Amino acid sequence: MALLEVRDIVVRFGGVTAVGGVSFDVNERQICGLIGPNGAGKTTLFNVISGIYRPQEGSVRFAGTVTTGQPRHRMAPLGLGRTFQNLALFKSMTVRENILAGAHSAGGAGFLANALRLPRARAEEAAAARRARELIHLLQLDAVADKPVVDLPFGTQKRVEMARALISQPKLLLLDEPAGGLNHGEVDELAELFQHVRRSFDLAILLVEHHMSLVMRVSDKVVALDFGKKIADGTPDEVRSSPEVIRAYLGDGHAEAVHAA
Ligand SMILES: Nc1ncnc2c1ncn2[C@@H]1O[C@H](COP(=O)(O)OP(=O)(O)OP(=O)(O)O)[C@@H](O)[C@H]1O
Repeated sequence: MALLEVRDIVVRFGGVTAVGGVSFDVNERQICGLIGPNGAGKTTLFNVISGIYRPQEGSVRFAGTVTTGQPRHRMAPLGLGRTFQNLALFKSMTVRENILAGAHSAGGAGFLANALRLPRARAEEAAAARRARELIHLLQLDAVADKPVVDLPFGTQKRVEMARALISQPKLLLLDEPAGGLNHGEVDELAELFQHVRRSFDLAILLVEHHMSLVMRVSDKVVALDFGKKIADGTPDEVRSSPEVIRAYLGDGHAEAVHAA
């Protein structure tokens, strides 16, 4: 059984079919890239998987549980972590405080136990503080750990967001355009970081990304969308050489040229 099973997802906005019946799987410890030209339906599908949109048709099953239709706050406890395209950090809070905020959204002790500082809540807090320290170290944030996020470069803020998603110990990390706004050096660092994070946490990663060379470099498998349909699903090499993918990105003439070659 795959870790994530996306089945026949359909999402319509009025007369626009943003996603028109897409299915694919992500296995445990797999890095899967979701690509496609502008308007292909990537963000819409990502929002279905992370529980923000409820599809008109189809289902998402994560670790054996159907997640479509479940409230969004149930996703982190199930083992789904995510980051956002435009960052969703508390800017005036420090790096450490932001990372710890991710632990609170997944905490099991509950509001009352936390408010009364019952032993279970205190143990959870201590464990979260320890995990935050480990993540700060792993994501090379030691030097800025107690600085407000607002003062940090964009690339560093992205690492903070990843740490915040990781503190809830997800089985699948959903990354929305992690390379957006990063320079060349930062993209190279990100590629290494993905491998490192996968190894250290034994998790799977699904990334929506425009940066093609990053996707092809880090992914075990790639799913390509165009006009809301899946046009390819395979290894980076298979997807890169798919005539449908070449046509979607470059137009008909190129696809025929590649096909003839
Ligand atoms: N909230 C919405 N209301 C109406 N139409 C929408 C909405 N969100 C997306 N769409 C439409 O659905 C289609 C798919 O959009 P989506 O943003 O999912 O594509 P994308 O592949 O993520 O594109 P991009 O790479 O530009 O972010 C597009 O035609 C878009 O205009």
